Amino acid sequence: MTIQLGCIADDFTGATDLANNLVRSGMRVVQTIGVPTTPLAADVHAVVVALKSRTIPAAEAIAQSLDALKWLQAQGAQQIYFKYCSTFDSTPEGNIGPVTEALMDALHTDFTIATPAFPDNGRTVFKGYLFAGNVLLNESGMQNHPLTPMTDANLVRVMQAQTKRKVGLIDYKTVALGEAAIRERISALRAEGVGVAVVDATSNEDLHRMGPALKNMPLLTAGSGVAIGLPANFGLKPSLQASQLPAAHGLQAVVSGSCSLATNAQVAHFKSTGRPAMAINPAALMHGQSDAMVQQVLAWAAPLLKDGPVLVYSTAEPEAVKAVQAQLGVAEAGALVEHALAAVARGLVGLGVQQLVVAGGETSGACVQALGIAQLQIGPQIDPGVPWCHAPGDNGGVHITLKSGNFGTEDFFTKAFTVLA
Ligand SMILES: Nc1ncnc2c1ncn2[C@@H]1O[C@H](COP(=O)(O)OP(=O)(O)O)[C@@H](O)[C@H]1O
Ligand SMILES: O=C(O)[C@@H](O)C(=O)COP(=O)(O)O
Repeated sequence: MTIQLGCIADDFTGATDLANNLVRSGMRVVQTIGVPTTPLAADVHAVVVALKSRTIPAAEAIAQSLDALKWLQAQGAQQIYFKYCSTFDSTPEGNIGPVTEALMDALHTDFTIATPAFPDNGRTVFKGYLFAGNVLLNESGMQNHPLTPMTDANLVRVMQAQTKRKVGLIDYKTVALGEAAIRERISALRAEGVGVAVVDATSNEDLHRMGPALKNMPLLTAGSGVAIGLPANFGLKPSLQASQLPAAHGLQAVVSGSCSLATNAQVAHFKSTGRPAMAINPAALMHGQSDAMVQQVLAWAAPLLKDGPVLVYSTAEPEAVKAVQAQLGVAEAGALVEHALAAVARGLVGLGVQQLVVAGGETSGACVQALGIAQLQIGPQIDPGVPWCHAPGDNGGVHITLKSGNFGTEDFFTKAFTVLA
């Protein structure tokens, strides 16, 4: 079986976000966790390979992305889509720039676009500047991200710092004129030696105008927004009919390791409903105490689960995160918390949880890996960018949703379960 679109996502929440937009735009999609070792068995238009490569060393991110590319090419992918965060999450070393360059080299292409625009979630790009809601990226809370603090909203500048290729801009005036003008601008930029063009988009209409101009471009790099304009290039029509997931069974839980503004509000909202919630303090995980802490959390949760969802969270305000990082180091703090939350997720599933909400991209990566999930079927959308998914397994498998840090309404942690009911 051959696919049309081959996608490489740099984290797991981002992968479900992209798969969700492709499904809603008319594609049959499967999401794999990591690079599969066997050929694709499903009859789908697109595959999203989910990597956990956003914050690892650039050389490793490149190696994993090239592996994914090779597998996608072997499945016949006609176009490659490198999906990163709508807030352009990256470390000073990358990995967006280095992975883009490596994919361009491997695909023998001298030009690609870069745009994290996702208007349905308030991410817009104007004159090359990224806005999250009504404010610039660096005023949105993303300047305090535990792993990828974003302190500059100018994407041409951010991308240029990560790549040797020349970075240019296709601005809103050109995008407003549509396909012919965008193609003309691409030719002009190519002639100037530009290899990567940031593209403005402030609305879904912009993304739909962009779509036809991207037909046959070997590599696209973007958030999930660009996806809505692509299926038409393959003769497919939008369908808001999400794929039907099997009926949900089992107990319900939420595991949250995101420290974003939105997740902090979602944790506060869940607690305000009076439902059971337990905080994990990273300091309590140090000196080999993690296993004991996980056991304590599971013993707390076990008798409560029959009465409805419980929440286990490390979510904290920026000052608390900074204090922990000062004590442990940034990467170590992240890894320690991810490891503990992943063990909690595995333990909760062992206690009978079959409807699981996970908040945070890195956190989701750790939890999905700990649960041994290899493939996800994409189901109904809970909020823009966040679908329910299903992983097959014993007793009907697990329904799981991977919530990007900044996505979802304040009541997401309770609302999500009503979508499955
Ligand atoms: N209280 C905390 N102190 C320090 N780091 C934390 C804390 N809680 C979570 N983290 C770490 O912060 C990172 C959050 O990233 P992620 O899960 O991707 O969330 P988001 O989707 O908001 O980016 C993870 O590595 C997580 O382990
Ligand atoms: O594009 C997006 O914003 C998301 O799909 C995404 O990648 C979010 O990452 P996290 O905030 O780390 O969950």
